[in-house]
Amino acid sequence: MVERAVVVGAGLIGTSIALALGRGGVEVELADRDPATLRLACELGAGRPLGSVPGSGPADVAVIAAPPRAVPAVLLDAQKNGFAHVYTDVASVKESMIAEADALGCDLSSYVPGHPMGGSERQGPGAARADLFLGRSWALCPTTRTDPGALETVTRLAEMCGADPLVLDAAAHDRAVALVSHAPHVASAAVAARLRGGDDAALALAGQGVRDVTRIAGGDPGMWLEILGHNAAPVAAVLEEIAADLAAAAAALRAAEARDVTDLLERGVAGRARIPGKHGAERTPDYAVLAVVIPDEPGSLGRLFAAAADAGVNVEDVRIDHSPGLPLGVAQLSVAQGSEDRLARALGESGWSVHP
Ligand SMILES: NC(=O)c1ccc[n+]([C@@H]2O[C@H](COP(=O)([O-])OP(=O)(O)OC[C@H]3O[C@@H](n4cnc5c(N)ncnc54)[C@H](O)[C@@H]3O)[C@@H](O)[C@H]2O)c1
Ligand SMILES: O=C(O)C(=O)C[C@]1(C(=O)O)C=C[C@@H](O)C=C1
Repeated sequence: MVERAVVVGAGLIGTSIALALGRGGVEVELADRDPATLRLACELGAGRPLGSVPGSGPADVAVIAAPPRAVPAVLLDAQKNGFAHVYTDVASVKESMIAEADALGCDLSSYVPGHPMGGSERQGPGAARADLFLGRSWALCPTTRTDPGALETVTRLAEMCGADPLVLDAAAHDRAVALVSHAPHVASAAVAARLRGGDDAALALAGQGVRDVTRIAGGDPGMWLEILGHNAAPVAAVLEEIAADLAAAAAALRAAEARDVTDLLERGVAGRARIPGKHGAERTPDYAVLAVVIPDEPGSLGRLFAAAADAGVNVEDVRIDHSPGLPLGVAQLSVAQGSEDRLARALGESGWSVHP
């Protein structure tokens, strides 16, 4: 049902979708308003430039993966040019996208508004990965005018990316993501903003806790301003509740009544327990992860990769946890299941400290 796809906007999300579809045998054509971005996405194997094979006709589906402000006009242009039979977008807000698309005169019958709940604080095709959506929900918000066949096609597309499609109304979607994505982003930024004034000695003590809480604060402020502006009232409502909890906690501590914070901490534990799936799990269930201690000195990562290559094991992904000022860091190597024992043995024999 999805054999050919067009992706307009070859950034983080567009290229990740293209890579995932390509792995499933889909022929992907890409477009981006920035030629360098398009070239990089193509070089990464995400697809070929749109229009490079003349006369190929409309694709099964076109994915509009541009920033929210651009989505309605890009959708209209794509439909006018007949890029595909079915269209979807990935913007993080849905009600305003549908209203703007309608006002511009887009064909709503072939448009299935969508939002994959996988992403990253990074942008551009260089950060893209085929497994970005594995095990994540993918919201689909058909309108009363959406053709059921179009919904089926986009459902299939989400499944081919390894995601779980979830059909819901656009307003309900926007309220939900205010709670689980947009307000958390602002809260994370508020915590991270405090660090600007911290002295170097304080920041040298930064451990995994503050890294976890602030990772998403590294996202592009321009993109987030667009998202927040398109979902302002629902996000403001959640932020007001968070602010009230924080104000009450600060008042209790000022009054030397730390025990009064118990309720908030317990509600926090209960709230976190409601997040489905393995909390904090790596997004790479296909891979085994080996932790290797690396000295903080020039060339140590290069030597580690060379040792992995000598063992004949391809490193699929790497994450480095390192606190400035400490002489050691930890590299988390993701490798294909089944190759981790061989790699651990080989690295151990050449002197690396390996923690499976
Ligand atoms: N970043 C995330 O975690 C995340 C997750 C889910 C959904 N989204 C949504 O995905 C969309 C893309 O975000 P991203 O993180 O991939 O951003 P990105 O900046 O990595 O990619 C956006 C791409 O769109 C291109 N573009 C902009 N205007 C265009 C136009 N008029 N025509 C063609 N291309 C155009 C840009 O050049 C850029 O390459 C946004 O709507 C965002 O809300 C983001
Ligand atoms: O950075 C991540 O890990 C994300 O998944 C980002 C995240 C999210 O809040 O979940 C951010 C915005 C999107 O619209 C979807 C996903």
